[in-house]
Amino acid sequence: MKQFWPGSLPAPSVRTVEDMENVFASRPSNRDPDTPLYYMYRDLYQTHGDHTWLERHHLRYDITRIPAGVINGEYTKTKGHYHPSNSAGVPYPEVYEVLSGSAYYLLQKRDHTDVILVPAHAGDLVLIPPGYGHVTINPGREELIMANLVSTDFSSEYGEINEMHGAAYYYMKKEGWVPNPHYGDRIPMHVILPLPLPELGLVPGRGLYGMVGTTDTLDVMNRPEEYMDIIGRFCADKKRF
Ligand SMILES: O=P(O)(O)OC[C@H]1O[C@H](O)[C@H](O)[C@@H](O)[C@@H]1O
Repeated sequence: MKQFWPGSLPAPSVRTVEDMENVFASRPSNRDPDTPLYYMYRDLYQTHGDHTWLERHHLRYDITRIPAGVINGEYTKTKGHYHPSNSAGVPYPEVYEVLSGSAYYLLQKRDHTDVILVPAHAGDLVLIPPGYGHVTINPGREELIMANLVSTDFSSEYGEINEMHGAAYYYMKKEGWVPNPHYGDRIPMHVILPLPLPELGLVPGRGLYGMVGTTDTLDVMNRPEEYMDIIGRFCADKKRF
Protein backbone atom coordinates (compact mmCIF):
# COMPACT_ATOMS: atom_id res chain seq x y z
CA MET A 1 0.00 0.00 0.00
CA LYS A 2 2.95 2.32 0.66
CA GLN A 3 3.34 3.06 -3.05
CA PHE A 4 -0.28 4.27 -3.25
CA TRP A 5 -0.60 6.10 0.00
CA PRO A 6 2.28 7.91 1.73
CA GLY A 7 2.11 7.93 5.51
CA SER A 8 -0.15 6.00 7.79
CA LEU A 9 -3.63 4.74 7.00
CA PRO A 10 -6.55 4.74 9.42
CA ALA A 11 -8.00 1.39 10.55
CA PRO A 12 -10.10 0.06 7.67
CA SER A 13 -13.78 -0.91 7.70
CA VAL A 14 -13.88 -4.60 6.89
CA ARG A 15 -16.55 -6.63 5.08
CA THR A 16 -16.64 -10.23 6.23
CA VAL A 17 -18.19 -13.42 4.88
CA GLU A 18 -21.11 -12.82 7.24
CA ASP A 19 -21.75 -9.31 5.79
CA MET A 20 -21.76 -10.77 2.28
CA GLU A 21 -23.36 -14.18 2.65
CA ASN A 22 -26.67 -13.30 0.99
CA VAL A 23 -25.10 -11.69 -2.11
CA PHE A 24 -23.09 -14.68 -3.33
CA ALA A 25 -24.48 -17.19 -5.85
CA SER A 26 -24.61 -19.68 -2.99
CA ARG A 27 -24.12 -19.22 0.74
CA PRO A 28 -20.47 -19.73 1.71
CA SER A 29 -21.23 -22.52 4.16
CA ASN A 30 -17.65 -23.77 4.59
CA ARG A 31 -16.16 -20.43 5.71
CA ASP A 32 -15.82 -18.86 9.14
CA PRO A 33 -18.37 -15.97 9.07
CA ASP A 34 -15.70 -13.63 10.48
CA THR A 35 -13.32 -14.17 7.54
CA PRO A 36 -12.44 -10.73 6.14
CA LEU A 37 -13.11 -10.29 2.41
CA TYR A 38 -12.15 -6.68 1.72
CA TYR A 39 -10.86 -3.57 3.45
CA MET A 40 -12.09 0.02 3.02
CA TYR A 41 -9.83 2.92 4.09
CA ARG A 42 -12.23 5.84 4.07
CA ASP A 43 -11.98 9.60 4.17
CA LEU A 44 -8.27 9.87 3.35
CA TYR A 45 -6.32 13.09 2.88
CA GLN A 46 -2.63 13.88 2.77
CA THR A 47 -2.60 17.40 4.15
CA HIS A 48 -4.94 19.56 6.20
CA GLY A 49 -5.31 21.77 3.13
CA ASP A 50 -6.57 18.76 1.13
CA HIS A 51 -8.94 17.85 3.97
CA THR A 52 -10.40 21.35 4.00
CA TRP A 53 -10.77 21.29 0.20
CA LEU A 54 -12.49 17.89 0.26
CA GLU A 55 -14.86 18.99 3.02
CA ARG A 56 -15.65 22.24 1.24
CA HIS A 57 -16.47 20.34 -1.95
CA HIS A 58 -18.46 17.64 -0.10
CA LEU A 59 -16.14 14.90 -1.37
CA ARG A 60 -14.48 11.85 0.10
CA TYR A 61 -11.42 9.94 -1.14
CA ASP A 62 -11.22 6.25 -0.16
CA ILE A 63 -8.97 3.30 -0.96
CA THR A 64 -10.29 -0.28 -1.01
CA ARG A 65 -8.23 -3.49 -1.02
CA ILE A 66 -9.89 -6.64 -2.36
CA PRO A 67 -7.60 -9.67 -2.00
CA ALA A 68 -7.88 -12.24 -4.80
CA GLY A 69 -10.05 -15.22 -3.94
CA VAL A 70 -12.90 -17.51 -4.85
CA ILE A 71 -15.83 -18.10 -2.48
CA ASN A 72 -17.97 -21.14 -3.31
CA GLY A 73 -16.81 -20.91 -6.93
CA GLU A 74 -17.41 -17.14 -7.23
CA TYR A 75 -14.72 -14.47 -7.55
CA THR A 76 -14.40 -12.07 -4.62
CA LYS A 77 -16.40 -8.87 -5.00
CA THR A 78 -17.86 -5.94 -3.11
CA LYS A 79 -21.36 -6.24 -1.69
CA GLY A 80 -22.81 -3.71 -4.13
CA HIS A 81 -25.17 -0.78 -3.64
CA TYR A 82 -27.12 2.04 -5.29
CA HIS A 83 -26.81 5.77 -4.60
CA PRO A 84 -29.84 7.94 -3.80
CA SER A 85 -30.79 11.11 -5.73
CA ASN A 86 -29.62 14.64 -4.96
CA SER A 87 -31.96 17.61 -4.47
CA ALA A 88 -32.27 17.96 -8.29
CA GLY A 89 -33.62 14.40 -8.45
CA VAL A 90 -30.50 12.91 -10.11
CA PRO A 91 -28.68 10.01 -8.41
CA TYR A 92 -25.12 10.70 -7.27
CA PRO A 93 -22.36 9.25 -9.52
CA GLU A 94 -18.93 8.05 -8.37
CA VAL A 95 -15.50 7.67 -9.93
CA TYR A 96 -13.04 4.84 -9.36
CA GLU A 97 -9.36 4.44 -10.20
CA VAL A 98 -7.67 1.04 -10.34
CA LEU A 99 -4.37 1.46 -8.50
CA SER A 100 -3.19 -2.14 -8.78
CA GLY A 101 -4.51 -5.43 -10.15
CA SER A 102 -7.59 -5.65 -12.34
CA ALA A 103 -11.31 -5.16 -11.80
CA TYR A 104 -14.67 -5.88 -13.37
CA TYR A 105 -17.07 -3.05 -12.52
CA LEU A 106 -20.57 -4.46 -12.94
CA LEU A 107 -23.12 -1.66 -13.26
CA GLN A 108 -26.87 -2.15 -13.39
CA LYS A 109 -29.69 0.27 -14.03
CA ARG A 110 -32.18 0.48 -11.19
CA ASP A 111 -35.09 -0.51 -13.45
CA HIS A 112 -33.16 -3.67 -14.47
CA THR A 113 -33.16 -2.80 -18.18
CA ASP A 114 -29.38 -2.61 -18.59
CA VAL A 115 -26.23 -4.18 -17.21
CA ILE A 116 -22.81 -2.76 -18.11
CA LEU A 117 -19.47 -4.46 -17.55
CA VAL A 118 -16.41 -2.20 -17.38
CA PRO A 119 -13.15 -4.21 -17.36
CA ALA A 120 -10.38 -2.06 -15.88
CA HIS A 121 -6.66 -2.28 -15.13
CA ALA A 122 -4.13 -0.25 -13.18
CA GLY A 123 -4.34 3.40 -14.22
CA ASP A 124 -7.91 3.23 -15.55
CA LEU A 125 -10.60 5.62 -14.34
CA VAL A 126 -14.20 4.39 -14.31
CA LEU A 127 -17.27 6.57 -13.95
CA ILE A 128 -20.33 5.08 -12.24
CA PRO A 129 -23.15 6.92 -14.01
CA PRO A 130 -26.13 8.24 -12.03
CA GLY A 131 -28.78 5.58 -11.45
CA TYR A 132 -26.52 2.54 -11.83
CA GLY A 133 -26.01 0.18 -8.89
CA HIS A 134 -22.50 -1.21 -8.81
CA VAL A 135 -20.40 -4.14 -7.68
CA THR A 136 -16.62 -4.48 -8.08
CA ILE A 137 -15.28 -7.96 -8.82
CA ASN A 138 -11.65 -9.01 -8.47
CA PRO A 139 -11.32 -11.49 -11.37
CA GLY A 140 -7.54 -11.81 -11.09
CA ARG A 141 -4.95 -13.63 -9.05
CA GLU A 142 -3.54 -10.44 -7.60
CA GLU A 143 -4.96 -8.21 -4.93
CA LEU A 144 -7.10 -5.41 -6.41
CA ILE A 145 -6.41 -1.98 -4.94
CA MET A 146 -8.69 0.84 -6.04
CA ALA A 147 -9.50 4.41 -5.05
CA ASN A 148 -12.75 6.33 -5.33
CA LEU A 149 -13.96 9.90 -5.10
CA VAL A 150 -17.57 10.33 -4.09
CA SER A 151 -19.95 12.86 -2.56
CA THR A 152 -20.22 12.93 1.24
CA ASP A 153 -23.86 14.02 1.00
CA PHE A 154 -25.47 10.57 0.93
CA SER A 155 -25.36 7.03 2.29
CA SER A 156 -25.26 4.01 0.02
CA GLU A 157 -28.44 1.94 -0.32
CA TYR A 158 -28.09 -1.83 0.15
CA GLY A 159 -31.76 -2.89 0.48
CA GLU A 160 -32.42 -3.95 -3.07
CA ILE A 161 -29.09 -5.75 -3.54
CA ASN A 162 -29.75 -7.68 -0.31
CA GLU A 163 -33.28 -8.61 -1.37
CA MET A 164 -32.16 -9.72 -4.83
CA HIS A 165 -29.23 -11.77 -3.46
CA GLY A 166 -26.61 -9.66 -5.19
CA ALA A 167 -26.31 -8.03 -8.60
CA ALA A 168 -27.89 -9.32 -11.82
CA TYR A 169 -24.89 -11.53 -12.66
CA TYR A 170 -22.44 -13.64 -10.69
CA TYR A 171 -18.90 -14.14 -12.01
CA MET A 172 -17.98 -17.78 -11.42
CA LYS A 173 -14.56 -19.36 -11.78
CA LYS A 174 -15.84 -22.32 -13.84
CA GLU A 175 -19.02 -21.11 -15.52
CA GLY A 176 -18.11 -17.46 -16.15
CA TRP A 177 -21.07 -15.02 -16.08
CA VAL A 178 -24.17 -16.60 -14.56
CA PRO A 179 -27.44 -14.61 -14.42
CA ASN A 180 -28.91 -14.19 -10.95
CA PRO A 181 -32.29 -16.02 -11.11
CA HIS A 182 -33.91 -13.51 -8.71
CA TYR A 183 -33.98 -10.96 -11.55
CA GLY A 184 -36.29 -13.08 -13.73
CA ASP A 185 -35.52 -12.84 -17.46
CA ARG A 186 -31.86 -12.41 -18.32
CA ILE A 187 -30.98 -8.68 -18.56
CA PRO A 188 -28.81 -7.88 -21.61
CA MET A 189 -25.18 -7.20 -20.69
CA HIS A 190 -23.04 -4.61 -22.51
CA VAL A 191 -19.37 -3.77 -22.27
CA ILE A 192 -17.86 -0.30 -22.00
CA LEU A 193 -14.12 0.29 -21.91
CA PRO A 194 -12.86 2.90 -19.44
CA LEU A 195 -13.09 6.08 -21.52
CA PRO A 196 -11.21 9.27 -20.96
CA LEU A 197 -13.70 12.04 -20.11
CA PRO A 198 -11.46 15.11 -20.21
CA GLU A 199 -14.43 17.46 -19.65
CA LEU A 200 -14.81 15.86 -16.22
CA GLY A 201 -11.05 15.92 -15.59
CA LEU A 202 -10.93 12.11 -16.01
CA VAL A 203 -7.79 11.43 -18.04
CA PRO A 204 -5.88 8.13 -17.81
CA GLY A 205 -2.46 8.36 -16.24
CA ARG A 206 -3.58 11.14 -13.97
CA GLY A 207 -4.37 9.87 -10.51
CA LEU A 208 -7.70 10.68 -8.88
CA TYR A 209 -5.99 12.11 -5.84
CA GLY A 210 -4.23 14.54 -8.19
CA MET A 211 -7.63 16.21 -8.69
CA VAL A 212 -7.92 17.10 -5.01
CA GLY A 213 -7.30 20.78 -4.50
CA THR A 214 -7.51 21.70 -8.18
CA THR A 215 -10.21 23.54 -10.07
CA ASP A 216 -11.21 20.46 -12.10
CA THR A 217 -14.86 19.63 -12.51
CA LEU A 218 -15.30 17.14 -9.69
CA ASP A 219 -18.45 19.23 -9.38
CA VAL A 220 -20.10 16.35 -11.31
CA MET A 221 -20.05 14.28 -8.11
CA ASN A 222 -22.58 16.56 -6.42
CA ARG A 223 -24.31 18.21 -9.42
CA PRO A 224 -24.52 15.44 -12.05
CA GLU A 225 -27.55 17.16 -13.61
CA GLU A 226 -25.15 19.74 -15.12
CA TYR A 227 -23.10 17.06 -16.93
CA MET A 228 -25.69 14.62 -18.29
CA ASP A 229 -24.61 15.08 -21.94
CA ILE A 230 -21.04 14.06 -21.13
CA ILE A 231 -22.22 11.15 -18.95
CA GLY A 232 -24.59 10.10 -21.74
CA ARG A 233 -21.62 9.91 -24.13
CA PHE A 234 -19.93 7.42 -21.79
CA CYS A 235 -23.08 5.28 -21.58
CA ALA A 236 -23.71 5.42 -25.34
CA ASP A 237 -20.40 3.76 -26.16
CA LYS A 238 -21.60 0.33 -25.07
CA LYS A 239 -21.18 -2.84 -27.08
CA ARG A 240 -23.31 -5.96 -26.73
CA PHE A 241 -21.44 -8.53 -24.59
O1 LIG B 1 -20.35 -0.48 -0.06
P1 LIG B 1 -19.84 -1.70 -0.79
O2 LIG B 1 -20.84 -2.24 -1.74
O3 LIG B 1 -19.26 -2.67 0.15
O4 LIG B 1 -18.68 -1.23 -1.77
C1 LIG B 1 -17.45 -0.77 -1.35
C2 LIG B 1 -17.13 0.61 -1.80
O5 LIG B 1 -18.24 1.41 -1.74
C3 LIG B 1 -18.09 2.79 -1.95
O6 LIG B 1 -17.69 3.05 -3.26
C4 LIG B 1 -17.11 3.37 -0.99
O7 LIG B 1 -16.93 4.73 -1.20
C5 LIG B 1 -15.83 2.62 -1.07
O8 LIG B 1 -15.00 3.06 -0.04
C6 LIG B 1 -16.05 1.16 -0.92
O9 LIG B 1 -14.91 0.46 -1.23
